Amino acid sequence: MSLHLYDTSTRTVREFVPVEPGRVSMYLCGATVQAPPHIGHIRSGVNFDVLRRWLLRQGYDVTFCRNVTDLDDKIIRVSAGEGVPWFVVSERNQRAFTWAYDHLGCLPPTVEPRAMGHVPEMIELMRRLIDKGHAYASGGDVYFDVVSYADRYGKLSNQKLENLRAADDTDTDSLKRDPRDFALWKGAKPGEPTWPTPWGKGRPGWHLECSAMATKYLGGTFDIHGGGVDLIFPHHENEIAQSQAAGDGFARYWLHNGMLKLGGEKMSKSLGNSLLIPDMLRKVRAVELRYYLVAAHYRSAIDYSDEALQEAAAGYRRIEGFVTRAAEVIHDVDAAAPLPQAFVDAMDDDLNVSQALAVVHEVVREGNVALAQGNKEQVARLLAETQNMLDVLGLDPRSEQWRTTGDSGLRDVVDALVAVALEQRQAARARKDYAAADAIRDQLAAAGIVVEDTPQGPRWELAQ
Ligand SMILES: Nc1ncnc2c1ncn2[C@@H]1O[C@H](COP(=O)(O)OP(=O)(O)OP(=O)(O)O)[C@@H](O)[C@H]1O
Ligand SMILES: [Zn+2]
Repeated sequence: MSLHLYDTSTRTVREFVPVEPGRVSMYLCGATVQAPPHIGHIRSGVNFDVLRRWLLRQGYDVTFCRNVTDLDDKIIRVSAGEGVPWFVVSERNQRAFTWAYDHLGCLPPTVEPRAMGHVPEMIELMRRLIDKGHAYASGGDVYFDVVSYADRYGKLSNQKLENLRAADDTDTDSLKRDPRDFALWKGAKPGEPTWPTPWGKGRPGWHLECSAMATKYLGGTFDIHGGGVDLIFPHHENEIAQSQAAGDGFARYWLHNGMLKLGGEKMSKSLGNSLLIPDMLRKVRAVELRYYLVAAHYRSAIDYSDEALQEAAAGYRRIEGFVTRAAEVIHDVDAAAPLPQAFVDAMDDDLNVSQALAVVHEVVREGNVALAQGNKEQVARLLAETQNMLDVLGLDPRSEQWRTTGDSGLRDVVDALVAVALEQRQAARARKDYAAADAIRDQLAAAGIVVEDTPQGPRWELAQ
């Protein structure tokens, strides 16, 4: 089987065939930066990162564009509340997003365009739509004429035009020919930042931004467009309408991640139920949070719970424990070793990561047996398989990411401290003060550190 992906626009799992052999172009609706990210945003980021890594593993040259919406109503509200310019708010929060994506092991995008740097491209797109009779200027706003595109509007979200309600994206509905028309451009309002256009000063509508940026960096027709399911309507429906009505092919596969919820409700900056990344990193390590966020199928909803997070962290530590122990006996890991077929099949089946992780755990189980039996050849093979599978998921504990970031930096510090404690234990034993030696071991255990004596000397790991 080759890679198959669930395409929202056809509502089927279909074979992935890129426009150009050997190359994949991907666009992901990124952050609207009115606030720092919660784990729902990062769930979206890490799941598309897994897709990207899977494509890279298959030898594709991947161009990945993830945008930033650096101005919208919410950012204007925050900037007015704080009495600072809009760009102070968006800059600050964009940095928080970048920090979080980086910290969770997302490969940096090929390009990360900001909407407000692309007004000329948006003007150009509006010009094409007006020329083709799919858009019109009215009282300083510019609207998309939904009726002019009636036979195709609603295809992505599987809705009929006659059942659609008014688009509530402006407070000037009287300027629209039809209440369902949506704003491409919003005329200037007092106190708001504006850019000049042939139809007057103003600022862009959100949907227009993504169409303009996606086609600028990926071309008129590109492979994959992603985002959360919350964006299918109206955002993605409107992106398709604008781009296809202007004559572009636009995205060929539409992928949507499920929502991360809290108590059954979408986690959302606007609802104020955000679990922010720095707070989460006080509960678990970044790699463990990533494991938690990728472990469920990307299309399923996750209802957050501390228990599930801790369970995921323990699951990851089981894998990490094997990799650490095996790496003590195997020093050269074959990065080109083939992946287990069951893992490949799971990933090709619409990125079934939960199934793929079941394969990882199975290989780790075999690996632990091989370690116990001292079967070095087997350990070498199983360690290579494990690390290569983890690499696809961005979870290899020995990768640059997890060796050099805070986690393993901390590991080095703990290493040194544990070494001091163990020397003292050794000294206590030497003077036959077994009570003192046991007390040191108990103190380490109370701190969550389990010490094991091995032929290579004492080794520690975090208790599971
Ligand atoms: N709770 C969530 N779970 C999963 N993905 C999410 C969640 N919230 C947002 N996303 C996705 O994260 C990306 C960035 O979202 P964006 O900044 O536009 O947030 P938003 O939808 O405005 O969120 P909020 O409601 O928190 O303001 C989008 O692809 C969006 O679909
Ligand atoms: Zn978008």
